[in-house]
Amino acid sequence: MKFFNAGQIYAADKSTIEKQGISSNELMERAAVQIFNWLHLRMQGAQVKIHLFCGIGNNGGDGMALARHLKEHGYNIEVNVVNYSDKRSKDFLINLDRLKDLKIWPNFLERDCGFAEIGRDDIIVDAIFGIGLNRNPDPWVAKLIQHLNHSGAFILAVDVPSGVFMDKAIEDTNAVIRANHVLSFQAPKLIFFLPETGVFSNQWEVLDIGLDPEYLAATETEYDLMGKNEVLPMYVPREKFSHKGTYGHSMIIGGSYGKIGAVALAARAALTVGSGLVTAYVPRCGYVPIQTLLPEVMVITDKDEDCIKSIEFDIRPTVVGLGVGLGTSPETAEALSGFLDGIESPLVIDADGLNLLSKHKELLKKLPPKTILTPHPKELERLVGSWKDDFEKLKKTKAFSKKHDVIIVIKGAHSITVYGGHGYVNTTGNPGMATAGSGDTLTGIITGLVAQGYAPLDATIFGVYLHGRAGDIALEQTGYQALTASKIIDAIGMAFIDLFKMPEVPEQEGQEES
Ligand SMILES: NC(=O)C1=CN([C@@H]2O[C@H](COP(=O)(O)OP(=O)(O)OC[C@H]3O[C@@H](n4cnc5c(N)ncnc54)[C@H](O)[C@@H]3O)[C@@H](O)[C@H]2O)[C@H](O)CC1
Ligand SMILES: [K+]
Repeated sequence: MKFFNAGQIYAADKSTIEKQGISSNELMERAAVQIFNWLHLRMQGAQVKIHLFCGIGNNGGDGMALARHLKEHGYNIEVNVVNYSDKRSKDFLINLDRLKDLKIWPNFLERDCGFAEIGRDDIIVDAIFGIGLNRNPDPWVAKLIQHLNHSGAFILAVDVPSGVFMDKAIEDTNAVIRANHVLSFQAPKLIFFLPETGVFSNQWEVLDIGLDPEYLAATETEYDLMGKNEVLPMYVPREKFSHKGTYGHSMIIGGSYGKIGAVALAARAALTVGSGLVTAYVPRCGYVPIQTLLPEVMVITDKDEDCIKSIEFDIRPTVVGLGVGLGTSPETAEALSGFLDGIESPLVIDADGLNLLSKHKELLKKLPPKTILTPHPKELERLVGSWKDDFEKLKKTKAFSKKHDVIIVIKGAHSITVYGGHGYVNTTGNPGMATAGSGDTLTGIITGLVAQGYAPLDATIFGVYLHGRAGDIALEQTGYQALTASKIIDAIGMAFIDLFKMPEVPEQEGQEES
């Protein structure tokens, strides 16, 4: 699914109005009817007090039109116009006027006015600002927003929570609605998925308002949301007449005294995701544990007992996953530098492998094209420098990706894979996955997919999805706290099977069981 920016949404509106021969007010009516239907289905006429807060632009216009439908169906409503500017939009005015026919007289809220009490059991509809917000709300509007946030009432936001910008960071977090639920038109917004802005949209849902499908299909976006439908075409089926050589040879290089488990996890994940062969390259202290833990995995050892000091072997792996549990000693850095001089295979780098790149930036020049880097936020900061907000983080990561021709996974609640100017936002995963070894597992998954012939970008996007999905499946048995990296690996098989499961169709009313 695509993430459209505000300019693209306005262009889609225009194209819809032209092609479908409707007025902008008719489009607003569609939006309002969709919200009304959503509410009506859930409330079934309940007389809970609904306080609508409407700005003076088109977001406010949606709120006004919604108020009309609610009133017509007998709901208990109160309409407030948040009069923050005298530049009222045409469609807002049309819908304000239409309220008069139903004898609805809104309260006009201005600077210095007081705000009425709102009960904890009431409902607030937030239609103050939509995607048109272009500067900080006035202090009195911020005060109103605080009043609404502190009321304890359920807040339903129209399109976006008022106060979030579509393309830049929030400056004053007190001037943003904390929405319990957001009903967003046509497509989700990127801001729902970024850590700093996502917290204002507890839950979100998309309402289809029938924007011009041709425009939406033809428009290129900077970001995409990667769900099952998007990753499924990347899946590479197993062939009948294949053998283990068909599915490549993954090599996991890493480990140091006390951190051999990281290699074991990555190697087992590579194997479980379908890599034909897996070899672990570890210091000597890793030989017995890996051989004992993983009979399917071959082991090559470094000359050193405790950490990797030279990376030399005489096999030709299809792909190398490097860095888990590796350590960052100068000797290991030297070994990495020598290894990169002769590298012939694609590369996935994680953990201390990334820290070594940050410490010795000259190594970045030696990376093969499309090397995959999987940093957590601290590792990313060491690589690309610090950022002041999520938008700058994305900008810096894109610039780094372009400069070094690398694929970067920004790990987080919604991991984002960045390649060049494009970002792919993941939909799977859960907070239980913030646990030791979860990252090592991801490294193994991506490495194992590259081994099987997935192109590096596909392997990364698909691997991030599969890792999260395996975590979600494992969660059903373990709960958040007891979810461990090993359980994620155990669920990889189910995550593959889940790719081909049809969504469950809800039983129709009156449908008989056969
Ligand atoms: N395709 C769709 O998704 C449709 C969405 N609709 C709704 O329209 C809004 C966007 O409406 P717009 O009038 O462009 O902007 P807003 O209502 O968000 O903003 C109001 C207005 O106020 C000005 N402004 C911006 N920031 C400030 C500020 N801090 N203080 C004062 N004034 C400010 C700005 O110039 C804006 O014009 C979208 O979110 C949907 O809710 C359509 O109804 C149907 C199609
Ligand atoms: K809003």
